[in-house]
Amino acid sequence: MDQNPGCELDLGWLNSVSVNLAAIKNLAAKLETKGVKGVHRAAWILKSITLIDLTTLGGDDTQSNVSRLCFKAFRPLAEDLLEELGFHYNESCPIHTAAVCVYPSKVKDAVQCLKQLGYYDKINVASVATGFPCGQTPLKTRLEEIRYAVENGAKEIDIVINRSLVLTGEWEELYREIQQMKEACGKAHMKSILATGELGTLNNVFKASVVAMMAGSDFIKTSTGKESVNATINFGIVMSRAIKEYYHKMGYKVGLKPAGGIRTTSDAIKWLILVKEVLGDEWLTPELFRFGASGLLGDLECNIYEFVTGKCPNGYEFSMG
Ligand SMILES: O=C[C@H](O)COP(=O)(O)O
Repeated sequence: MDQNPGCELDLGWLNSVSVNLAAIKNLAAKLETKGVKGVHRAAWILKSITLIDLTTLGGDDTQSNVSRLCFKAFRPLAEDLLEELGFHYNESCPIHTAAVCVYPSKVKDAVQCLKQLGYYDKINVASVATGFPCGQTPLKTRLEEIRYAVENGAKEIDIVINRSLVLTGEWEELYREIQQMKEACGKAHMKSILATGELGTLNNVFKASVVAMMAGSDFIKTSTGKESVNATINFGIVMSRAIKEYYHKMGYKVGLKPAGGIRTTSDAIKWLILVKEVLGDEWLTPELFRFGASGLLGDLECNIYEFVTGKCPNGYEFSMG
């Protein structure tokens, strides 16, 4: 995968930003009325699985639950269900998640497990970093954390931005911090978590998106999953429009990662429709779109079970999701 080269900070662009709330609400309402059914829905569910960064970010994470997460990423559906859909688990099977996402201290465990499964090259290890979730540690420490995760084998780094710089309008400082984080990532792809629920206004969400992209982010990500407001469709529309503008101005496609509170198949499908409508089908690949989710896979699997058998699964059947 190539990397976003970034560009110089363009304050003129930032100063011209004015998000039209009525238009955002209109589009969000329109997207609500769209849906997919039957075999198309099943196909979108399978697609959703391949777009997940399967996440565990708990204070109680252990080597064994990280291994369990990796195994679930490697074999996300029960074998008999997958076979009913015409797929078989073998080396060329495309049905696995895009990445697993863990804390820096758990990167080694995830790398070791995926290597044992022979999937370290197919399922990326992503690590949150930079004082996740709040980003309130000195910059030096935040940069060291990135380097630690990369040295341990992370191929993707989910940094958190310094929200206070957004709230005080210190865009140059924000740009400089993110640029240094990008440098610390080296060859690893950088996803910048904006923590949209803490940015105050949609104008700030748009501006923070643009600054993060100008500083070289390969993805922009809505939330940590720890804020009280996480991935909403309104934030998704604003960020997608920023990505589209950046593409038109700079010729580079930055990815989008909604994360936080995405739990159901209908949540996932809503996001896929949004991306298809605002950014286009070309964004619906793991290179340009991810779901950051700890609890979505179980519901996707239940929905596939229902599609295949015509029955609702018992609550205990997919406990590993
Ligand atoms: O980056 C991923 C988020 O932490 C996941 O949030 P979630 O646990 O609400 O799915």
